[in-house]
Formats: sequence, structure tokens, C-alpha cells
Amino acid sequence: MTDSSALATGTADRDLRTFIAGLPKAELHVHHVGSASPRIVSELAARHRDSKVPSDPEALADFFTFTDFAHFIDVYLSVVDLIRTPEDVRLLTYEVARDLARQQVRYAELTITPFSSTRRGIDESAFMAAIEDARKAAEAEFGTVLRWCFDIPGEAGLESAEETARLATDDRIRPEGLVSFGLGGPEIGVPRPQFKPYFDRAIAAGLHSVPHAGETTGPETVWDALNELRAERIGHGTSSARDPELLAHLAEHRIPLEVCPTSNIATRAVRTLDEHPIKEFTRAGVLVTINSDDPPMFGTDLNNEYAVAARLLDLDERGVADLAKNAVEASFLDAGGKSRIAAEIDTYTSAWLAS
Ligand SMILES: Nc1ncnc2c1ncn2[C@@H]1O[C@H](CCC(=O)c2cccc(C(=O)O)c2)[C@@H](O)[C@H]1O
Ligand SMILES: [Zn+2]
Repeated sequence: MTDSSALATGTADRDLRTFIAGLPKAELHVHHVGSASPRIVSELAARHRDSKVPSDPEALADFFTFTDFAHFIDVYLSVVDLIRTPEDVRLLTYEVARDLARQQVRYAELTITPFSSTRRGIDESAFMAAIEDARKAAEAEFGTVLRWCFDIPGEAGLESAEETARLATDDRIRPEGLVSFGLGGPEIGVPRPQFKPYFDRAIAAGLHSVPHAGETTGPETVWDALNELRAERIGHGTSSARDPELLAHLAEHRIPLEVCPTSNIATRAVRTLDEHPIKEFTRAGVLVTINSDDPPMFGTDLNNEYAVAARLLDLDERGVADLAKNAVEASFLDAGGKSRIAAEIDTYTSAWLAS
């Protein structure tokens, strides 16, 4: 490559990043606690000084370097331990919405693990009031619409599944913003089929099924998520690439994958970005959505994930806009909400290309 073409590539990359920064977007796979920015973590660590989480941003970057998936969960739980009062919950939720709004995220489905908070002694009604209060304030002040996915922390066992299903299906408790039911945490040693009765209850109560699957185990876990948990979207689904029949099934039934490229490297689920199977997904016709998972913990944000995807898939502005529209289509917004954001994406893209 000559110097001038290297310069041109650099300019093109900067332009694409600017395009992405202003592009209206939907985020479908992002964890509540995993979205705590260094600023939020510092504020919470200052409130609860006995925590082992460092408050200094440099030390925090070190603390957020993971040796494997189990280490990641360990660190994750130490941040969970910083959230001790309903006011902590409200602060976290409101500030996460502010960070999303800054990235032009118009709609986000935030994965919340209520079991982790209720078992640490936060009153369940106060917890629900805190997230709902933050949701309404965020929509009014930032224009970002938030919805909730309550997930079972699988490793915490069936007690956590029972508690999550109860909180998600009891009409006196479940929050208005709740749209889906998930399953997270480690997959190894935590078979998905055992959670079928809890997903059946959640689905009967009108919730969508969105388990994590195939992040750290093989394609058989994705099949289990589809067949046993009636998954409508798959969190990660990375190992689906190893099973052509599964890819064909996902494509034919339009089951979207919630792809989080940087997360997969940070947790060591995938060795390098260049080995990420995203291209195999699109080649097989699978509906790919781009998401950030636990952005500050992985040193990323949604805009950066779109830039990474654009590089891996060799996309221009129109290609990136199509990815953003995939997320809108795969969301649990109503038809009117979907067409409003899709139209905003089209208007923004046309204006950008005409300028
Ligand atoms: N990439 C990810 N892939 C999978 N999950 C991810 C990812 N990122 C974030 N999570 C979150 O981690 C939680 C894990 C919590 C957990 O395992 C646990 C175990 C035992 C006790 C307790 C407790 O609270 O007492 C919690 C999940 O529920 C999920 O929301
Ligand atoms: Zn996740």
C-alpha cells in the first residue's frame, strides 16, 4: 500500500466512524451492571468504600482485563456488589441511558439480573420503582426508549430461575418496561434445557425469549435454546458457525443473532477479531445485529462495535445503515416504533451521502 492510499484509508475510516457516531441506532444486547462506566463505578465505589473494585480509571482498566470467561464473571460480580441500594440502581440505570443517548441510541433493551439485587437485600418493589423511574426520566430527558430483559444467572441455579420467573410474571411486581426473558452467565456445566419450565412461564406471560447460547459452548447449546427455550433471538450464538444446518435454520426462520465482537475477544470466547465468525453468519443469510454486551468492561461502546463490524464485513455507509436497520427489525418495538427509527436511519444516511 502506498503512503497516499494509507492516508486515504485512514480518512475513510475516520469518515465512517463519524457517520456511525451520528447514526440513529438500536441496542439489543447490553447488560445493566456491565454498562457501568468508569465514572459510574467510581461514584459507586466512593459510596461503598469497602469494595475491592478500584475507583481510579487506570487501575480499573487493569481490573477489567480478563484471563478467561470465569475470571470475567468473577470481576462482573464484584461490580454487582457495588449496587446496594435502590438509589444505586436508579443512578446506574439513568447514567447508562445517558451514555446510550450520547451514541444516538434511540432504543435499547437492557438486560437486568434482578436476582442479583434482591438476593443482596434490595427490596423488590423499590428495585422495580428505581428502574422504572430512571426509564421514564431517560425517555423524557434524552429521548432514548428503554425496555428490560430480565435474565436468569444460570450458574446461580434453579433458585435464581424461580425468583427471576416470579419477578417477571407476577402482575403486582413486574415492571411496565419488561419485554423479554433471558439466561446469562457461564454455559459450561449449566445445561439450557433445565430452564424450560421458567421460560414456558415467561412466554405464557407475554415475554419474548432471548437466552445467551453458543457463546462459550458449541452449537448444540444454540439448538437447545431454540428447541427447549423457544428462543426468538440468540445472545451471541458465536459457535453456530460450526454447524451449517444450524446457520440454515437461523436464516430460514429469521432468528437474529446478537453479535458482540469485542466482548467475544475480551472474554476469550474467540481468539482474535479476524477469526470472528460474523462473516460466515452474513454469508449464510442470518440476520446479524451488532451489540456491545458490557461496553466499559471490554473497553468499547456500540459505535466502536459498528466500526469493528464494518471492517470485518467490509461495509460502506449503506452497509452499516443496513446493519443498524437489522437491529430495529429484530427489536421488540411495535411496528410504528420500528418504522420511525428505520425512517430516521434512511433520512440520516441519504443526507450524509448527499453531502
Ligand atoms: N457476555 C456475557 N455472557 C453471559 N453473561 C453475561 C455476560 N455479560 C454479562 N453477563 C451477566 O453475568 C451474569 C452472571 C451472574 C452469575 O453468573 C451469578 C452466579 C452466581 C451468583 C450470582 C449472584 O448474583 O449472586 C450471579 C448474568 O446473569 C448476565 O447478566
Ligand atoms: Zn451478554
